[in-house]
Amino acid sequence: MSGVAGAVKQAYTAVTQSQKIADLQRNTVDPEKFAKDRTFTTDFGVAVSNTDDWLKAANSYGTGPSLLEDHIAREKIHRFDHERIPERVVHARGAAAHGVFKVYDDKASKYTSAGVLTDPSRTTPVFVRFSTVQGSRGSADTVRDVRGFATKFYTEEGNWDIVGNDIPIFFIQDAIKFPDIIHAVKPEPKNEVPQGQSAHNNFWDFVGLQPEATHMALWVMSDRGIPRSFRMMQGFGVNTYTLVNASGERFFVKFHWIPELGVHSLMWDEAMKLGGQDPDFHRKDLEEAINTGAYPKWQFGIQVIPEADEHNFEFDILDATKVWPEELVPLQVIGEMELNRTVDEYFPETEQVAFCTSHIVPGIGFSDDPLLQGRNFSYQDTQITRLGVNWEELPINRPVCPMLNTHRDGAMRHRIVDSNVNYWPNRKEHFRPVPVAHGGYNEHPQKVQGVKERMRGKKFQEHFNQATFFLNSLTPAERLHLTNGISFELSHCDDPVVYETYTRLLNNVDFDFAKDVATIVGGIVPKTHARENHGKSTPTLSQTYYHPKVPTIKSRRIAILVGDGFDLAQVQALRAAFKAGSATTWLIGPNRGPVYPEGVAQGDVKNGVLADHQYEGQRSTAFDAVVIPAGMKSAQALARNGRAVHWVREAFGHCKAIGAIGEGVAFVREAAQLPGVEYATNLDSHDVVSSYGVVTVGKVNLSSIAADVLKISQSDKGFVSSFAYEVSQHRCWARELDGLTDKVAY
Ligand code: HEM
Repeated sequence: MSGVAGAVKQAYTAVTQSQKIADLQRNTVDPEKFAKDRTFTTDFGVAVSNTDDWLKAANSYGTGPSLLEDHIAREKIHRFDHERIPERVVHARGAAAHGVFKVYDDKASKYTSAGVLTDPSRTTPVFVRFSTVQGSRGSADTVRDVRGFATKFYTEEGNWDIVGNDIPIFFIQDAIKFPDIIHAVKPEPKNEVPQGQSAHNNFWDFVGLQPEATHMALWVMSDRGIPRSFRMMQGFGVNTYTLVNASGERFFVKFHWIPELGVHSLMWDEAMKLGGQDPDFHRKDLEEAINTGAYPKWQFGIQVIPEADEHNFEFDILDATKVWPEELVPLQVIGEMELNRTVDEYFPETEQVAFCTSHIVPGIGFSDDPLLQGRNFSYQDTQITRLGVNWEELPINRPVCPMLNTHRDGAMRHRIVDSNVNYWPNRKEHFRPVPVAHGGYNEHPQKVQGVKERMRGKKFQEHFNQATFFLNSLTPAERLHLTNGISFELSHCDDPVVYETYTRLLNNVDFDFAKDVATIVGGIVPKTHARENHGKSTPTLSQTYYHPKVPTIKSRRIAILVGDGFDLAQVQALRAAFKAGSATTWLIGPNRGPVYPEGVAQGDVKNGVLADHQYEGQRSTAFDAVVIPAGMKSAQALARNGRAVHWVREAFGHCKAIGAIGEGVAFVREAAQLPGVEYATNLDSHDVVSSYGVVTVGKVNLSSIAADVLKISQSDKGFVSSFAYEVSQHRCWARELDGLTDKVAY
């Protein structure tokens, strides 16, 4: 077979990896393998000879009217005209990846009969989409917002979706308020301002008048609202679901994802700058990590409450504005997920994926959580506007298990069912409902009684206890960030009614906190307590609780800042050492091109080293840490360059680890002038000085560098080990708490 027909036959590439990837390959075209001649065709398969020039009635000058009869041009333009579909009404901007999920053992069979949660021999394919909520598809990644964390498990019993967020609670208790909170947070209707953020009158107006949103508003204004990476976020199912075991016993459950790398955030100044410097920061980070083999990983945990204990808590366990404190309901870690494959094409996978809270499998069920009940309607409904009624048939959405029923027709139906019956019962017994004993979904029998009325439960009326609990649980640095985050946003509200109302409301959370915020934003500074702070706290709500037990620099981006005349042997040793710790290194020089080490003449391109980026093109914001190696000329060149000096000051302001060796130390000390820092001063000494996350040394022993990285620790005195330890800590908050970052211009 040859030509176009042959090419079509060869269009489907080999099946690889998980069952879902194999399933997607059925629709994947790899042009490399498509055909020897890679024939360009129309949508209906006819070879095209010219895709550049519209058919014209040409005169002797080669111009003339374009002819409508050109079916090839018409098809090209007409397909282009219809490329856009509606973006998601919320969570429009996102990035996604494929991966796998496994449970460690069958421990959860006490609670559920779901194979995906109890069968350790299974590897379940997953597709995860991370997103921001407020902004449009084209908005920036690093804005302050909730992050979506939606997981589709392609299980043997059908698709199960956990459509969660990076924050364990939500703004509202009842789904009927969802259009209000989203209208309030989205750009204002008059001028469509602002994009990608909640710093405006309407959002703060709404949350000031809707006290149930207080707890969530604090979470979003905390570091949780500006994650360093999707890979460094917790994930939560948020709503209360149920599990049912093989004996028919029912439990309430909350789902958790805990990231292997810990929970880390950007600093607000950094997030804002990245919004302009690299609006795709998070999606590129996800791709880079997977492409370099640093596969993002999360543990999966459940909190479980037996059905009989539903009413034994001071809060209502069906209220999505409340956490279940782990001291009361311990978290049980039962499995893990790894993301190991980027998408092949954004639109058919990331854009067309459609999650639904109503996608559950036997052994998992819903609760009467009034937010969840509304969500179960909303997702299915909205996919029809976005993707059409046959959206479940799209390759990324279809299950990997057999799927068969009497649903028919509708726009864009792909399936052809070879059966003359499309109803049940039918004489051929096609499409038989399956008894529960054989795997049919079982609606757990639940006694229901009550009065039909619009109401909220009594415990749903209490809104501040857990907001105070959250505030009390933050470390001093986290609390400072929260105060600054909320103050930034209220400062963007220019209607005094809005920021006065909100600062008054904050007095219900904590008197001192309300005073701090009100003073900064010009709100109502309270004189007396509205409520006493109950003083309760928990370590589990602070991000620091999730620091990896063994310090790691895996996937951290380390910049090596150089000018001409740097010490090449040292840079090579550092790069090898950081690579051994699974970090990536980036040489930042005056230009992206050759930079000349000590002893190599300017212009000796052959012996120059290619810099990955230049000072101006990639700022410190894109990296986790920076090292300045030895080399007299390099240090002098850096000191003369304002952008290079700013690089280090900015890294200091953002509390990042800074390392310097030999003459590099002099550059940091004299040019960057970091306040309050102590340095190694003796160029001939191997003694490492670690001060406020700035690690300096006069001399390093090259041969020890590689071994050094593998023992990242505070007690080890090697330069690489000490520096890697500071990187592993994510940031040096002491710098900020001791007021040093306030003293440096960045
Ligand atoms: C617990 C609170 C909620 C959480 C955790 C949550 C989470 C999410 C996530 C992660 C997405 C993005 C899914 C994706 O990546 O494609 C999403 C989209 C969406 N959510 Fe929610 N949501 C919540 C509440 C609600 C409520 C109460 C409603 C409506 C009553 C709602 C309606 C929607 C809609 C319409 C979309 C767009 C779906 C699409 O077009 O694919 N959400 N939500």
